[in-house]
Amino acid sequence: MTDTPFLQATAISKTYPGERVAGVKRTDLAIQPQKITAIIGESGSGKSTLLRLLYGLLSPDEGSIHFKGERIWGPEEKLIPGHDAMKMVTQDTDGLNVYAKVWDNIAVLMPNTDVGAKEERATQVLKQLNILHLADKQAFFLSGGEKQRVAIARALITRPEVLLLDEPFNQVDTSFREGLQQDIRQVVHDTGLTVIMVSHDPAEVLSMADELIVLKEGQIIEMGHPKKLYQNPQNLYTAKLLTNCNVLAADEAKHCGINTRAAHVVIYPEWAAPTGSWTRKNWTVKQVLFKGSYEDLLVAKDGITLRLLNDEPGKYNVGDKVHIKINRFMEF
Ligand SMILES: Nc1ncnc2c1ncn2[C@@H]1O[C@H](COP(=O)(O)OP(=O)(O)OP(=O)(O)O)[C@@H](O)[C@H]1O
Repeated sequence: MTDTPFLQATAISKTYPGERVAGVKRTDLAIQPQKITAIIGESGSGKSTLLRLLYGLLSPDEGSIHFKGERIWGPEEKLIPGHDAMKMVTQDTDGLNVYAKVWDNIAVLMPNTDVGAKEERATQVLKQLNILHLADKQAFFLSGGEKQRVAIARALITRPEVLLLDEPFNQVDTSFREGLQQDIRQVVHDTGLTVIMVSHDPAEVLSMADELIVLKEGQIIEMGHPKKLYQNPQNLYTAKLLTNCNVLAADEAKHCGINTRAAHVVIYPEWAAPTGSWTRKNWTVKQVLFKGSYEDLLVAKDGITLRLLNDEPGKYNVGDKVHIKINRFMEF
């Protein structure tokens, strides 16, 4: 056993030429091996910049990045940018040869020195990504989700230690997305791959990540297990990124029976429930959004609107008067 960190950034900063504001500012970070780390943050917070720095596609202006104790060199120092033990997949699948079959798109990346090993590995990766049945299909005829699976298979065929994913599921529709997320989790579990992914989608990072990094204005403001960050965020920013929560100013919170000295009160939709059986029904149902197994209810009182989760679809209609029971809130 050695104590050498797997992938570590120390006080890295990066400002793009001609820009006044840094893309990434004095950031320290240690990535855990064989886990999925997700980077989340609002648009422009530096997620892609951080990912590209970790891969060596960009050089930090200050600080350094080490992979298993060895310095990662950026494009100024290295002829072919990007670390050899890592592969990056973005939402852009332009690297595919659309005139070639799926099999050839993948196998072409293996050396021809041992044809048996090449076939075996290509088959294994196609199976891992659940696309073996597409092996003979021309890439041109694949759906967006299938193309993304091929792109990930291409990245994995040479057995990288780290897979970097920059919003790779953006073009993939929801039903395919979940399958692909599960398959990536399975690859991590089976092979010990380390994944670092950037995403805008709270549902995706909460279900996929072992570790979550929250970026704001180029700096990490919070990190930890997704469940911990969801249930007890230390920042209003994190809560707003992870859920479509109700944020009330202190004077608005009073109308919900909450007296606070904090600037804001946050109520997650699942922390408040309508009850129809109470006498003080002073909230009005303004909208009912059917979501299948539950409904989003918008209820209003005194000019305040709350979004609630109702797990008994059909129980409330627009115009109904309800009482609201708030079970939990957070102060920021
Ligand atoms: N090539 C570039 N040249 C100049 N500025 C850039 C460049 N790339 C990014 N930036 C700036 O750096 C900051 C961080 O950008 P970055 O793309 O890393 O953010 P992000 O969180 O990935 O955003 P998004 O979610 O919108 O993709 C932004 O202010 C952005 O405008």
